[in-house]
Amino acid sequence: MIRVESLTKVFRRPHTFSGPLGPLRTLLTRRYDERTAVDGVSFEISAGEIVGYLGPNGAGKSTTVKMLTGILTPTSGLIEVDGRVPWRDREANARAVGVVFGQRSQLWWDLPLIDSLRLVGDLYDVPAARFTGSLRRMCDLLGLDDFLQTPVRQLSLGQRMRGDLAAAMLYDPPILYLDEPTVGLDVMAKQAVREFIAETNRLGRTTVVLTTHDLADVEALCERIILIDKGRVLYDGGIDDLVTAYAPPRRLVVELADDETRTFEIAAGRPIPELIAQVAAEHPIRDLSIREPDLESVITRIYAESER
Ligand SMILES: Nc1ncnc2c1ncn2[C@@H]1O[C@H](COP(=O)(O)OP(=O)(O)OP(=O)(O)O)[C@@H](O)[C@H]1O
Repeated sequence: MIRVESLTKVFRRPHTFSGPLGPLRTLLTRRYDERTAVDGVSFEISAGEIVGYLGPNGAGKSTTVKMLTGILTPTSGLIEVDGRVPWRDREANARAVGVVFGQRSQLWWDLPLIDSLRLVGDLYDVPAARFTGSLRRMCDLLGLDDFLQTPVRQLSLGQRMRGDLAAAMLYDPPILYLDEPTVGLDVMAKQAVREFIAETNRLGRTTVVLTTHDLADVEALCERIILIDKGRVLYDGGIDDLVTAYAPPRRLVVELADDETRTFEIAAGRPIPELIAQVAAEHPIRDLSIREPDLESVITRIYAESER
């Protein structure tokens, strides 16, 4: 469904000079700085998958999503989405994908939400009967009824995000790109967004590409993740395999009698009772627990290793 091969995007910006004559030199010298945001990325995503596209700030996630949607043209490499090249077949591609950028609403700021949704229906030529059915489904799934008549600018962030998700899915696109859809939301709103994504994928077999910094999103929704850093793929595969392959050692957390807490690495293959006996012989213990590595510690470790 989605095929990406050796995808590269280099941004070119005029070199800026500082100092009193800086702006003039910037204008006259025509020197450019280049930044490689995406650097030879390849992957394939099958219909119906939910894939987490993860990476630290500046890794190249949004740039990839913008190329997948056809907003940006790659410097080199290939993308095919259902046989289409997004930046060449922009219109056909736009009809086949729903896009939500968590940081920026696609809705009309001054219009009531319902009018924004109607405009989306018109733009995508959704027939009236289908629009009514889709809108009802979105209202039920996302609980929109209470604020359909409210201008978008007056919506809370969580309500606005639900409106954006409805707009992205009103015309039933088979693919949904979500760029940080839970950013800034409270726990309840995050949960509502996650449930919507899971339902959309389950009911319509929608293929979802999700970028997020919230690993709870990933744990709730994705079986597969693609991890990138500095524009390159560090890992592509199942979350379980990732944890097995890269998990840092488990830790024994010991609370000592004087309220001090200390942690001890549990070396692979070392029997835990033996470690506990050794620690107990050296310290007066009040309580102890074992800390299993979580997804965050695994991913942090991979980023740290890629820095070396
Ligand atoms: N229009 C642009 N012009 C120049 N450089 C850009 C442009 N857009 C992005 N970049 C640079 O490309 C790199 C990748 O940016 P991108 O927004 O894709 O990262 P990201 O992984 O989405 O980060 P974040 O998690 O912070 O949103 C960054 O170094 C960024 O400064």
